[in-house]
Amino acid sequence: MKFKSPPVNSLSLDFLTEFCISLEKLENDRACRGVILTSAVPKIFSSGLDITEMCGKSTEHYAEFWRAVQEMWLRLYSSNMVTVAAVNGSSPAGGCLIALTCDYRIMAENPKFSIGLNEAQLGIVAPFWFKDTFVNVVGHRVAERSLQLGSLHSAPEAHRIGLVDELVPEEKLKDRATAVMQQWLALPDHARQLTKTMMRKAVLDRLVAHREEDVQNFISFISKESIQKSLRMYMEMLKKKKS
Ligand SMILES: CCCCCCCC/C=C\CC(=O)SCCNC(=O)CCNC(=O)[C@H](O)C(C)(C)COP(=O)(O)OP(=O)(O)OC[C@H]1O[C@@H](n2cnc3c(N)ncnc32)[C@H](O)[C@@H]1OP(=O)(O)O
Repeated sequence: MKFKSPPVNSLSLDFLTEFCISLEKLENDRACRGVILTSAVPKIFSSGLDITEMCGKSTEHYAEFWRAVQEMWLRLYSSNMVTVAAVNGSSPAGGCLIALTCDYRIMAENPKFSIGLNEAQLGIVAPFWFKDTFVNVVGHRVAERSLQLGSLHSAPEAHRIGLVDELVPEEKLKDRATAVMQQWLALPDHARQLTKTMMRKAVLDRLVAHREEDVQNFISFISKESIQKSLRMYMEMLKKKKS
């Protein structure tokens, strides 16, 4: 599955809806046992949640948007398919979450590409299920430091802390992702799927049990004037960086 929403593959409501529909189609296709997620946009895997969806909108819009973010994560984290992220560009915040949610991450070894949960830098807080997913990949200590600092890690650093499983030259990313997929698909599906469920169930159940509460927390957090101000300033900073 190739993300193609220029300029930066930000995760808008439309993007998330289409992503979930595509994933569901693949999930229901008995001939499809695995999916490689990558980007068709040069140098960017995904720039994370679309900030414009979280600025100056109605409560109803925030609820619909957040449910779509939850749905994307629930479907991908619980997928029966083998999921491999071929990270061919920068991947902050929600983009990093997509990669973390996969079974295996391979990143192009370009030191200009960065990845991480940088929410703190925007003045916002990664929700508990972003944190849980991160902890399951890198461990508690690394996750705590990285989350508090809102760190964006260069590709080599991301590999060193275990945020990505391997680095490969950009031109070899597709071949390597295919080889990894073949390796994972060589195992019997039922054993691999049950093991995946066993490893992820507690974290999945936690969001399922608190889904509506999480939506309400998001709405009250994102609607605060101080948070709206931080997001507006961040967007302005992105635009200024250009000029
Ligand atoms: C109690 C519960 C509380 C819950 C709280 C909320 C939790 C929210 C969780 C996750 C949050 C997120 O995912 S927020 C998104 C975080 N993303 C970022 O910080 C990345 C920001 N973008 C960049 O750093 C760069 O754009 C880039 C490195 C991705 C690409 O750089 P490049 O130079 O190639 O491109 P530009 O910077 O010029 O960007 C082009 C264009 O796109 C706009 N843009 C970029 N990112 C976003 C985005 N995430 N959302 C919306 N729009 C984005 C950027 O402003 C430019 O627009 P213009 O062309 O109009 O200037």
